[in-house]
Amino acid sequence: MGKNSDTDTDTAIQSIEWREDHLRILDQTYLPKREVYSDIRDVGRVWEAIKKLRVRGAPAIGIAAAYGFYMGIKELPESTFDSFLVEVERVAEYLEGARPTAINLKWALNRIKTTIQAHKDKPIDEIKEIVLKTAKTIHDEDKRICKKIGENGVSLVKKDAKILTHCNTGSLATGQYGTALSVIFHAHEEGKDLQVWVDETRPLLQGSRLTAWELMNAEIPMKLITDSTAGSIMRQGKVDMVIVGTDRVAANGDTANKIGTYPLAVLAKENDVPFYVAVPLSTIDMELENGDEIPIEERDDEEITTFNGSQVAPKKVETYNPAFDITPHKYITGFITEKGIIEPPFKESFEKLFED
Ligand SMILES: CSC[C@H]1O[C@H](OP(=O)(O)O)[C@H](O)[C@@H]1O
Repeated sequence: MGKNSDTDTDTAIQSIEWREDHLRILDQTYLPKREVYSDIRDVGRVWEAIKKLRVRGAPAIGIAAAYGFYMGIKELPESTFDSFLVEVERVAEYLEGARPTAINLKWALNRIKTTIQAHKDKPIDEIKEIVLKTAKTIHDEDKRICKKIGENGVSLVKKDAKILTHCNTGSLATGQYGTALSVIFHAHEEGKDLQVWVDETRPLLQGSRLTAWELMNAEIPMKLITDSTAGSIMRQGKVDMVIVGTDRVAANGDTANKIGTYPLAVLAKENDVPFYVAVPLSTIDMELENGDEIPIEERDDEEITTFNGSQVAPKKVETYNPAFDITPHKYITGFITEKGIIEPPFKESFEKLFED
């Protein structure tokens, strides 16, 4: 195994850690050049870390928000439960506003609010500690879920597979291991002779900056490509499967993921390449019927008009910078979840999953 054995618990990268009374994050905006860790002690800095993608990736965003929720309520004065609840809702709404697309943010906050309601007869200080305990549970569960996603996905990976992936879906984007990258880490661990095509993933380059860093740490053979190269290597028969992550899946299987995923899915269909989405159940939003209902985050012009601080477009140029796109479920071969591989028809399969 390489420097970071990503399926070995004690050495896999931890982008988020709770340390006694504060959150320690690996600030991803400095990677790959520098590994910079920040200690965060207040909810405002959690909000900023999520907004600026210092912490990013749907599961990681949910975990950070859960700890941020605790930071936002832990100093609240003793009060009636109803007054406490008003403040709880304010903190939750504040955190939820950091980024709209990844459902894990809302999912984690709602899970904590449900827990608070379940303990409403307890003293406020006790409830606060239960909130921290819930955040830690969400974090620990995510590590186990991502490991299981990886284990479940290995069966889909042929022994000498060439896998294409987009954005970053590794330990950096989750509690540990990742989602799509967890499948790759586990397949490599099982001795499969992989080669990974890594989309650079403009404009924020999560692929070249983060996925390449994780795969090289794990010594998994890979080649970095521009996003616009993906189609031609599929046409040339150089891609055996595509595995991506997701930020939110609607009840019918329509999937929101990093911008550039939809064209990948269409190209995969055109070239008969299986297209899989690796997803924890926490990222499936059964309240949304289809992908058109998923809010798509739009981000600042500078992400497109500058590169490493240099102007790469005319000043004052108008931009359109959606951070995600929607892939209709008809382009998706299957979902790799902690409960196994989900094949079409997705709506029925998801309903059964959530019933069990
Ligand atoms: C395992 S979730 C990863 C998911 O999140 C990324 O978005 P962002 O970097 O903006 O947080 C991307 O959509 C990945 O597929």
